[in-house]
Amino acid sequence: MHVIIENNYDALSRWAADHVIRRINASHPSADHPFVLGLPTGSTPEGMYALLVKACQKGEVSFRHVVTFNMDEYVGLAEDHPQSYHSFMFTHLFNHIDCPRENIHILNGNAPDLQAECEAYERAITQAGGIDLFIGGLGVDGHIAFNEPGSSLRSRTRVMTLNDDTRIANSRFFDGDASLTPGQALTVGVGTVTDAREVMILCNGHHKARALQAVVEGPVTQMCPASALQLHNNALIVCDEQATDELKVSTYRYYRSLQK
Ligand SMILES: N[C@@H]1[C@@H](O)[C@H](O)[C@@H](COP(=O)(O)O)O[C@@H]1O
Repeated sequence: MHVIIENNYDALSRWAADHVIRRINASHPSADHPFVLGLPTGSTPEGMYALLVKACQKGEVSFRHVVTFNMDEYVGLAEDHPQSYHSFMFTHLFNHIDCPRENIHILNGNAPDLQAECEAYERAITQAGGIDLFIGGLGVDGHIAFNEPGSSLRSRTRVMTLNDDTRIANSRFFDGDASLTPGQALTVGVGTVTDAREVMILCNGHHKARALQAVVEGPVTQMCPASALQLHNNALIVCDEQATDELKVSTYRYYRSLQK
């Protein structure tokens, strides 16, 4: 696992956006061989998305031959609800870039058969040739996508019941009321994420410091689903200084020295 420590949120967002642009451009995507990108929601990736929009508008990168798969979506929330992950993705990214609508995949949390929806999603990822770069955020409890602590590290796309930590954390988008926050979501599994050829997790702020410490220095355990990245051979965490507050000084210094 590689850890990139940037000074602040803006620098973290810049690093992440540049990395995505580098990867897309280096793969010379075409209609026959598109670049397959896994995408997160949450406040963490907003800065990166804003920079990707700018880069696309300046012609520095194109998403014409990029196929996307989003990580997760609430169950039972209308697609056009302002807090649905569909709305988030179109508002922050898809409305402003040249990615064709048919290349965009987001789980349907209103599907009549949720299980079938999840199985079809896994098949679609396989048919696309697997994911080249899966970008994710990190929950305060170490979750990745909506894989709560206790999720099998081999889990696949499925329905997940959200725990109190997550509902409380996400209640900031639902009038501060955890009871208004949807209790279930569809999510790619930990195994779906770690099957990607590369995984990049973004993490900022002091409130994520304990989760980051557990992911980087703790054991591989289902109680911290993102710790599964320790077993991935091409995993990258991009964080800011504040998120490193709980890392050992030696860990911090080691990763900082690698950046020099
Ligand atoms: N399902 C999402 C995750 O994919 C995201 O990583 C996490 C962190 O969100 P934020 O970036 O807002 O801290 O929140 C939600 O639970």
